[in-house]
Amino acid sequence: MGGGPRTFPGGLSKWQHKRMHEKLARGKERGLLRHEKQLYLARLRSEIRASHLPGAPASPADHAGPTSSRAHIRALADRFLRPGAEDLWNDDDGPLRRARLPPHQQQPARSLPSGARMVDWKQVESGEKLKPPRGGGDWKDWEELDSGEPTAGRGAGNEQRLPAAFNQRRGYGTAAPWWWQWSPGSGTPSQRKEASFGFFGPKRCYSMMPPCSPCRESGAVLMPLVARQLAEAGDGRNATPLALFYTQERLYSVAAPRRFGQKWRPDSSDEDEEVMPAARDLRLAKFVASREDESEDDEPGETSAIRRKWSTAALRNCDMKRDRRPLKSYEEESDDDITGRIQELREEIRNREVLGAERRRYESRGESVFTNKRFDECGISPLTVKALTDAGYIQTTVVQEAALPVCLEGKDVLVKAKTGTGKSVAFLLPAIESVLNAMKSHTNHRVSPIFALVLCPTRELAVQVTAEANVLVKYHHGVGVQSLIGGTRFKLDQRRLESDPCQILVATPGRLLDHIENRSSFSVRLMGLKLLVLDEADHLLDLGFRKDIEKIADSLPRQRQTLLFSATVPKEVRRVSQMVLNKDHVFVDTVGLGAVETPTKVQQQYLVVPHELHFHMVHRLLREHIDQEVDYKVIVFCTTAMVTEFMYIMLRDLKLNVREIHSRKPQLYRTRISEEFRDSNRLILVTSDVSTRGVNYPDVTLVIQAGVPPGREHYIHRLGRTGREGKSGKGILLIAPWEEYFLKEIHDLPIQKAPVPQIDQEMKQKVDDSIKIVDMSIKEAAYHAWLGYYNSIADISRDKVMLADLASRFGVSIGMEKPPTLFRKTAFKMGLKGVPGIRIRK
Ligand SMILES: Nc1ncnc2c1ncn2[C@@H]1O[C@H](COP(=O)(O)OP(=O)(O)OP(=O)(O)O)[C@@H](O)[C@H]1O
Repeated sequence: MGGGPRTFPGGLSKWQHKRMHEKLARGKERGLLRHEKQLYLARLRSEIRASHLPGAPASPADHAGPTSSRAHIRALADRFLRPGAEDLWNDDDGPLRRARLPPHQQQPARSLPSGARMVDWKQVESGEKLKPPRGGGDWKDWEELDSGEPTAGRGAGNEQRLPAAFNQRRGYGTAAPWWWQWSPGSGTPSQRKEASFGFFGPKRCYSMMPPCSPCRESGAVLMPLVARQLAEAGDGRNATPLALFYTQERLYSVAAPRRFGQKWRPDSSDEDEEVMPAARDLRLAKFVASREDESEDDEPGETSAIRRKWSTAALRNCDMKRDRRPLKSYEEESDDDITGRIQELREEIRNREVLGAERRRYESRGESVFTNKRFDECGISPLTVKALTDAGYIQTTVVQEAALPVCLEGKDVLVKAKTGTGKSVAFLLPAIESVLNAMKSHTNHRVSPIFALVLCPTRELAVQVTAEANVLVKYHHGVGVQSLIGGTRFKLDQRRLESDPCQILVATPGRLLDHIENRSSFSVRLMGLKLLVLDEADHLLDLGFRKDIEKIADSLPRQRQTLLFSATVPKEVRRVSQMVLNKDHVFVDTVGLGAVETPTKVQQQYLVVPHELHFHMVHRLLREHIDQEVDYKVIVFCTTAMVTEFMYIMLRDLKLNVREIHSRKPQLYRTRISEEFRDSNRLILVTSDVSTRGVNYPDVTLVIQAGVPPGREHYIHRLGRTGREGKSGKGILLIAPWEEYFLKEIHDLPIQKAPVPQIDQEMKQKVDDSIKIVDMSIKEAAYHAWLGYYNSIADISRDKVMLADLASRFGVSIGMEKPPTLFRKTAFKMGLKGVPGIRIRK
């Protein structure tokens, strides 16, 4: 594929060279991890020593602050001990062994953190050697424990027993770690004390968060509608996780966090599922964590020996590892209470009817994205309101009305709202408010901390959000907004960050990580962070970005507010959103129950055309649209960057006013074209997935998607480039007969089959001629990219012979008599070696 030299320094082949670099990168990462583990242990030791010094602080609160050693230990512990962190461990850490718990601790009378046991403080204070636990138990396996002085309850005659850990081999005693009482949330001291065996790791610490009731959380702002109906439906206990709120003309739901002791089910993105937890469990059982897991969450100190593993690795008794959570399959779900389930399903149907009636009433009002609420009624700074007014923003949109109150309260929020409804302003306003609040208390810094961080999946989106934020902070002197995106010079970024004010940073994950990993002064600035926003959150939490986001989240203070925004929130994303959101987060859904996720004023059609005619058909559709719309503005989405390039050259040759943006173009070019397209009419933009999400080009009249998108979410976001701010628009999906399988994924959207327009012979000939002039190297690259794209789609790649045949036909359609060759290794990696129709490079 692609260009580039075939041999590399040292006579290495491309693949050897690549492997060598991968190996080096792995080695570097291992080194970093080793270093961090050592640091963790060292920190732990010094903390223990410090706690034994005279005049040691009496309570953990004395060490508060994001850069304190305790915060550091906590962060490190989080990183290494979190469920799923097994990936961070390597062979050097020693074999994993399942803990053999001493029998007397298998059911502790009082909840203890794992690895801890009751210690008699008198025994510890007298310096007496600790005896192995009564009832047996193996010290070797059970490297335990000892002591530190409890911050509360120590003193003469006090018999209180505290959880402790002792490292026999090293001969020092630790324990009752200072954060045994530490709580990131609020709660009464007694609650904390009871529930806070926060022994390394957020899970336990979070589990002591105080209960919060939906009514108390949000009821003051909005009027609960369904909560009452559900309560009437009979099961008050199950009815709490969701309240549907109805204000004046708007209908949206706010899923309040679970009540205490009631586990939030991350897999439930559907509103209906929130309404009927039991029914939801029935349908989505495969995502629900095991029962042991639940009990562990709800009973913070209980040892769940079944899944916990210990190792003899460097962290000794601290390096607790966990198995991956076994996922329950649908079949495993117990069916012993069929009658109860039927009853619950009946209730669900009844509730749906009620909600359906509300929805019809709401929709009958006609869909406007704007509400009657003005920004000056939202409790934001008057200077921000002034800037909003200058920009022409007077009334809030639906998502702004719904999300602002909750975000301004300081809660973690997950927001779902349709494309083009003003989500950027909805998260930028809370960001600005939190910066203003933070600046009041941070006046003496030479370089101000970064108080708000907005993460965007693409560079274009980051640039756009930065521009929007700059408009909003216009009157806040001293508040600076900067962007950090790939494709620019690292050193320049660094200089700009140091010289210009930057309290709000808008970044793409890759470049941000570069700065975090390479500039310690930058990481220090992030330690003051108050608010983190993930725009297009579902995409950022997707597999491609997840590791980066995890690393970024690890380097941010835990005491922060996190906001997630997207037009699509698949179930899987709700599950992994826990990675960054706290447990008591609020889910604001302005799309509504059972409503379509696409803008209602966008007409959606699909055309089924043989693949050979796709380029001709795109040309035909564009010509037709240009004839109909004087001020046309069209986006054509292609499957890959190289196919985009091919399409662009062909359309340009056909004398259409066309521009291209894709990942193969330099960043400056991308930014320039993006700005040009934003400000112009009578222009066609041919683009790949880099423009799928978030980018706001006003007044786009038509979106054509040529070829099947990678998934439902992509379809919705691409379509969302038209019909913004409640305007009308049109979307056409162009697929080949063998791509019709995709229609199943969007069957609930209002998309209709359109009759296939005729392509006359003269027009066909013109297109064929334009195809001929495209350079052969671009055609070859387009063929390779096409093959790679469809090979990554499971529905198509299953039948490799068919895929190779389709690829050959695609090759013919772009003017290649014979398909180009593939490198042997590439073919092997793609599973195409030996497949008829695939030619291998000799
Ligand atoms: N309150 C408002 N009044 C008028 N215009 C607004 C208001 N809020 C946002 N807009 C405008 O609406 C348009 C769409 O906003 P934005 O790009 O934030 O949408 P979005 O919901 O983030 O879309 P996407 O899901 O595609 O990212 C922008 O042009 C923005 O300037």
